[in-house]
Amino acid sequence: MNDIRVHAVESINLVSQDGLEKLIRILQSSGEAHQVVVLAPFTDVNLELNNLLHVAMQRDERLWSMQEQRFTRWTALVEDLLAVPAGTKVLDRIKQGFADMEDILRSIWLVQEISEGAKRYAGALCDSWVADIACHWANLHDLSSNLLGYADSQKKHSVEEAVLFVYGAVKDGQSEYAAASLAAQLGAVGVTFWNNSSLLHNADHREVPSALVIRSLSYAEATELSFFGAPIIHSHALVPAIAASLDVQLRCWKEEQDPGTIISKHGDQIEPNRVKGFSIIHDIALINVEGAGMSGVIGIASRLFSAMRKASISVVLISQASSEYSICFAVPEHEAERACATAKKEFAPELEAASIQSIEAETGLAVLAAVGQQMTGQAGVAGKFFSSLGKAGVNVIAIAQGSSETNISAVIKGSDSKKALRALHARFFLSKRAISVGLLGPGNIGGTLLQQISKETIRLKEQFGLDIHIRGIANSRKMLLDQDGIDPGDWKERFENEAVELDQDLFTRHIGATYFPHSLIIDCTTSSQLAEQYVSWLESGIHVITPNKKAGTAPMEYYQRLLETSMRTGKRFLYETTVGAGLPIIWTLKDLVQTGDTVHRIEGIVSGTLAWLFSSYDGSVPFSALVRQAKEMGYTEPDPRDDLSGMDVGRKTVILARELGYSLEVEDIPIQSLVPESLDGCSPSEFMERLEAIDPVIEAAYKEAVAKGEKLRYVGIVDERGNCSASLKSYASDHPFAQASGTDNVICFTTDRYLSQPLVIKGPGAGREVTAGGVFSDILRLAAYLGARI
Ligand SMILES: NC(=O)c1ccc[n+]([C@@H]2O[C@H](COP(=O)([O-])OP(=O)(O)OC[C@H]3O[C@@H](n4cnc5c(N)ncnc54)[C@H](O)[C@@H]3O)[C@@H](O)[C@H]2O)c1
Ligand SMILES: N[C@@H](CCO)C(=O)O
Ligand code: NA
Repeated sequence: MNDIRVHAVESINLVSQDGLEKLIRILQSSGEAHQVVVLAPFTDVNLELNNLLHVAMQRDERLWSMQEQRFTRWTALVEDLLAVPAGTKVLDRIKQGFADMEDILRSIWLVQEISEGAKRYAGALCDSWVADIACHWANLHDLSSNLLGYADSQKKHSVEEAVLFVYGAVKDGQSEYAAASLAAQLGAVGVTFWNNSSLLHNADHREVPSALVIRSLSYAEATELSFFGAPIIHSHALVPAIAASLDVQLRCWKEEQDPGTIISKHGDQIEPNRVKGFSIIHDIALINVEGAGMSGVIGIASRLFSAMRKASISVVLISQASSEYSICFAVPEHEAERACATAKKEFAPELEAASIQSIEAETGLAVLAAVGQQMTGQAGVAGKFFSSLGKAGVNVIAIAQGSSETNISAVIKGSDSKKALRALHARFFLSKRAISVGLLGPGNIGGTLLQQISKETIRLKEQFGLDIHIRGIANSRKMLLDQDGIDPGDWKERFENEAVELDQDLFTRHIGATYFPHSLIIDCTTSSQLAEQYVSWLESGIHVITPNKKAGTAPMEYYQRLLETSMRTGKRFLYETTVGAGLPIIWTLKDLVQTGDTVHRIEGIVSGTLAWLFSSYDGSVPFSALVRQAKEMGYTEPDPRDDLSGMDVGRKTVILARELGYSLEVEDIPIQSLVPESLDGCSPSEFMERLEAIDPVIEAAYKEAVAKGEKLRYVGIVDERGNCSASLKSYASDHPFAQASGTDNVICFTTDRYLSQPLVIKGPGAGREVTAGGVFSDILRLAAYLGARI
């Protein structure tokens, strides 16, 4: 076999330095020793040429200046691209070509008619210049090359040079057919069809952004997909390739590195997916022929379809009920009226006799097809197909399955087609652990979480099959939604440019899209109003993860409803970071309780901010300056008064107490505030400006503690009876609390099992990295529930 590959380059601009360089790269990296490049007329050149011929036909005086401009452009191009000796030869040919062109234009001018021959000649001339330039360029780049007119190439049975450029008289769109025929004739190993729009996806990637590239197809699958409107496969171009059993590659010029799709004899057996892709034909009408008198009558269908054939109406799909009471068939919408009229004419006698009652067209439809040879005999594929449509709320109007079983088709409303495609794609191609994620509050924690996810996405997908799609991000004013997923590594720029006004309902519906296997909202705000929605999110099938303490400290009635809803729906509510940030506090406590230990007392430093402030403060720097620093470092609540008022500690102790089964409200527990009354009512920004007012209070407390040889620590307590409190205390320097430094939280659990020696958890309890990390581990915990082996 000859070591030859034939390439068809369709609608690709080769006459530029970029284009030529890319061509050489591609040819050099192709494995075969000989390459044939069949050039298709480059559309722009073509358009310009057509225009010129028309101007000549209209005897428009501008013709000659146009022709001169063209000449200048071509010569400039050649001078730019090619070095002197080669360039001069090409230039000479172009000059000669322009002289010939002038003769042609003159004759058109004279006879005021553009003959097919003139058109072909002029077209081939332009192609030959492109081929000439490309050929010389290749020679300059160490690829021995030659060029040949298409007609001459028909006599060839071998290729000597590294690259052979074939040009001329191939109509736009037919270079692929020509390339495949030539490949068959040359006994090539394969043919590559280059296009300039896209790779072949398993669903239209403009409608299903998460669609994947199909890597292999059999001839039958490819033909079927092309029939169902898949772009970039031209079934007529496959014919010579199929006859010669050639491998056909579909590649995209814009994605030079991607190997694209291979169509081959046994291409259906390479990929494990039984369904290879989904395709849609838009603008379809369904013609319904109905009547009791048709039942059992031989020849109705044959009369109907031969009438359609005679009227040259292409029938896209046929479906007949086994009762034979009705036949319906799909035609392109613009043929609907004619198809109805044709059928009515054919069956005029039957209509008269009322053995056929009605012939009617329903418009605004689409045909959706699943294609895959390995669907054959596979029970369940059709079931999965139709149940996915049903779940997505897509009404199926008619069904047909080709007897080859290479496709299953459904007629649906045109307006449902996007929804249907997405539902099918998710069900058949997305991993079972694909999660549609919405992030509310991309601030300190939310923003850092996105960074962390961005670094791990690929590993999580490869290692655990966990497929995180961040499909929405919103702050208090704006939101950014994306069908497929927002790249968490570069969300900021998109958010700035594309975000629209926040619509919370729309956000929730978008994240909860039924065609994703799982949905999750991560609430990284401090909003109570959002916390009030958790129940409804869980009800609509969305899991919830949050570092926001508002739900855990909401009125008991709501809190209990939240837990009950989570239990009942099986949707998770995870909130480890509401206490001790990333430290495993909540889960430790749950484990103790669930394994039958009795917890007597919890006592701890649970505010990272206050821990850092009191371990840093030594009277040398004002306390207020330290608060500003803590905010800067991302330790504090968005409004630091939540920390300084003790509220944050109060909330955390309530969350812990509720975990032990106690019923209590934050309002009912004693909380010592460090915020001077004078700063209570002001706005957060005014508070930050007037922060110095806090300094004397702290200084006094500090001095008192120092006098006793003790250290100030703000602690939360849940006592033996479930009473909670939050207050500033001082501890002797050998006490574990006194020894904590930085943002360290220290939490002591005194239980039956840990009685004389309490169980202590200690470590950084605030900050962007540790908290976001804690939220991330809640995501992985959720994934484990969903079946990931993490
Ligand atoms: N900072 C920490 O160390 C830490 C530790 C544990 C828990 N938390 C909790 O994490 C949460 C976030 O803290 P942060 O420091 O990232 O705050 P932040 O102020 O940096 O970010 C909050 C974000 O929420 C957005 N937001 C507010 N209301 C909203 C609404 N109704 N809808 C949508 N977005 C809204 C804001 O626009 C902002 O983007 C808080 O609940 C906090 O208690 C923080
Ligand atoms: N502001 C809180 C964040 C952790 O919940 C703290 O300092 O502990
Ligand atoms: Na925690």
